[in-house]
Amino acid sequence: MTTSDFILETRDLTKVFGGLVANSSVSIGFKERQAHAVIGPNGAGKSTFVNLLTGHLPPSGGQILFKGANIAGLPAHKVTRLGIGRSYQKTNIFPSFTCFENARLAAQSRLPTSMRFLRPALSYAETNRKANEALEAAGLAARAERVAGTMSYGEQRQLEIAMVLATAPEILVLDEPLAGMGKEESEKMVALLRDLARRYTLILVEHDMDAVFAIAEVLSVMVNGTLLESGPLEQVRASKAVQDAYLGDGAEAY
Ligand SMILES: Nc1ncnc2c1ncn2[C@@H]1O[C@H](COP(=O)(O)OP(=O)(O)OP(=O)(O)O)[C@@H](O)[C@H]1O
Repeated sequence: MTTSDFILETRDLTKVFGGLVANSSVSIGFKERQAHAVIGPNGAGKSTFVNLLTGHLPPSGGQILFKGANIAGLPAHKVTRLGIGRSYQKTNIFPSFTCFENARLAAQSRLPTSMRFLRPALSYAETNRKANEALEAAGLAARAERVAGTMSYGEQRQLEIAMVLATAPEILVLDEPLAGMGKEESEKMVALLRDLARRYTLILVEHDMDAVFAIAEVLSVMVNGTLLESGPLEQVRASKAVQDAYLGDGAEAY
């Protein structure tokens, strides 16, 4: 497989915290408009990997190629503007603002500086449009004027997805989007993510294996900071190494 097959690719990506190697030479390719889940037990290095991909941590070594250009070490706000949006493990909304205001703030964060200050009228209309589109895509159009903090937990997590969408990303990096959700909320989020996977490149870190198998086409398995296996769902599921190291005694263990 050549580089051009991937919209995003890591090569020998490494992160060391003091004496601890949290990511060790991790090389994973992400294809355009494919849902790709990164799984592994607690402490495997998944969040570190996400933080490296999105510029929230500088790597200790290796490359991150976005459309062939190395973006390793770029700060998070620049990575966002390139079109790599992320959500967080914990809800990251402004609870006293409405859904629309939350989405509009997110949309503004992606505007180039010249748009923000030189053409306020245009940027205002543009950010409003993006905010409304994002709420619609995240299934929250009817909630636009609701104060975010008064919504259910599941809807707040949907809003967080809307806020990522409002930044007009090509790639969505979602860190445990189902964390803390009940069954019904999870089912709704899975349906939303399956829908988004048709239009975006989705990189998903998630512990809920039923959700992972329902959403992802490709799986990468991390254990102890290293990449154990990466490939189509069924291939990884059938892998002896993965079964022994991770899925072995039933994925529900994680
Ligand atoms: N900022 C940090 N400073 C020091 N060590 C860290 C830091 N962030 C993560 N680590 C360590 O790196 C290792 C990988 O952690 P990471 O959070 O990336 O794993 P994870 O797979 O996301 O785990 P979980 O599923 O529990 O979220 C762990 O041993 C963790 O303690």
